[in-house]
Amino acid sequence: MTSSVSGRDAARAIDAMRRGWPITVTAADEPPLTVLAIETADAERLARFAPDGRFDVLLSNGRAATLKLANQLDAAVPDRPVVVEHAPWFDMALATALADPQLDLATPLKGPFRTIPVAAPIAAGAALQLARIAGLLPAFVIADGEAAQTVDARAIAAHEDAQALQVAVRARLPVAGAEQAEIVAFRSPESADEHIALVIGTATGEPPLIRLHSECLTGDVLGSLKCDCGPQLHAAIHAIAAAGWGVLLYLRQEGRGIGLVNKLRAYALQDQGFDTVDANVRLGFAIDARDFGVAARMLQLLGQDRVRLLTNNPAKVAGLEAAGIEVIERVPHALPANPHNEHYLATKRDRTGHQL
Ligand SMILES: Nc1nc2c(ncn2[C@@H]2O[C@H](COP(=O)(O)OP(=O)(O)OP(=O)(O)O)[C@@H](O)[C@H]2O)c(=O)[nH]1
Ligand SMILES: [Zn+2]
Repeated sequence: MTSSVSGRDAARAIDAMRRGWPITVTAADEPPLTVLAIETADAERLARFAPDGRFDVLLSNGRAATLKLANQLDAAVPDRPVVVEHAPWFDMALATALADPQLDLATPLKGPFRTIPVAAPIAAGAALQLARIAGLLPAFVIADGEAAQTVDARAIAAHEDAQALQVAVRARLPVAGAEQAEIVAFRSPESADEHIALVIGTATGEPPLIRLHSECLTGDVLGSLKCDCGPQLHAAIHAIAAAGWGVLLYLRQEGRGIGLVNKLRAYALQDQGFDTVDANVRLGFAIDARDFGVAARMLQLLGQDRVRLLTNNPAKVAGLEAAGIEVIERVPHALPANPHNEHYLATKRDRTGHQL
């Protein structure tokens, strides 16, 4: 057991992973797990990490299920990470094919593969979570190579701890649709994410109208028609201004928490015909990886714990309530569909419980 657990260890592990260096993940009562992220590995790094060529592959349960590899294991633990046991033909190309769904349809995998119970389930789950935070594919090679960084599973909770957020700066920021607005930036000493609040109008003493907007570079900046983010963002500013006062939270949760590159991988899968839900699962992620505790913390720092919430997503209401914010009213926030996002909006309604 490590004596102290710091979110900085998680930050170092994320950095190591992105550079293609192996990390060791520890958890109480489990053997240490040393892994190399497949996305940032190459044949040379793999040969250094597993000199005898022997390695297993760690996948999320969703990715393994997509590859029809999860059914060999205990169905009673559906979210358990899955280990694909080494076979003589394993090489970098095979590891990449297991990790990356992009070529699933073009080049179906040839087995046989054998899956084995994961020896360190908590550490394995932590490694997959670190990959998501790093914006990488959640898939690893497991071997006995030397690690650049050791991280305890508990360090991730410290890294992600919303309570560590503080106000960093406030400034006046007139925006189109709301000339009387103030921007407030939040930072935590652990994570690099800088969340933003736009406080619009003047506090009236009544519960503010709030919008939780998750970052969407494609929709917010480029005007993507694939989603409804851009129009929702601007409509929220107008609605809050019209209400007299309220707060727009701009949360750095690109792609529902899987990061920009992984979201674009999901888009590439959508080009192959998968919907937004199935694309996330094929990649090995949860359908929605966001934690709305961050938003609750920001509202608390702004002194607001009773709000009216602009959303169609019941998970946002539940997430705020679970973190101590009272949502006195859900205000629908639906905008007209276009031919490119019709199917996306229907999927949100039919598969993720959006009240549209
Ligand atoms: N992974 C993934 N993320 C997407 C996709 N399309 C949009 N997003 C992300 O989804 C998030 C947008 O969700 P929001 O508008 O905050 O909210 P919502 O959950 O749809 O709920 P509402 O409050 O009702 O709008 C942004 O982070 C987008 O980048 C997709 O196909 N895949
Ligand atoms: Zn979007």
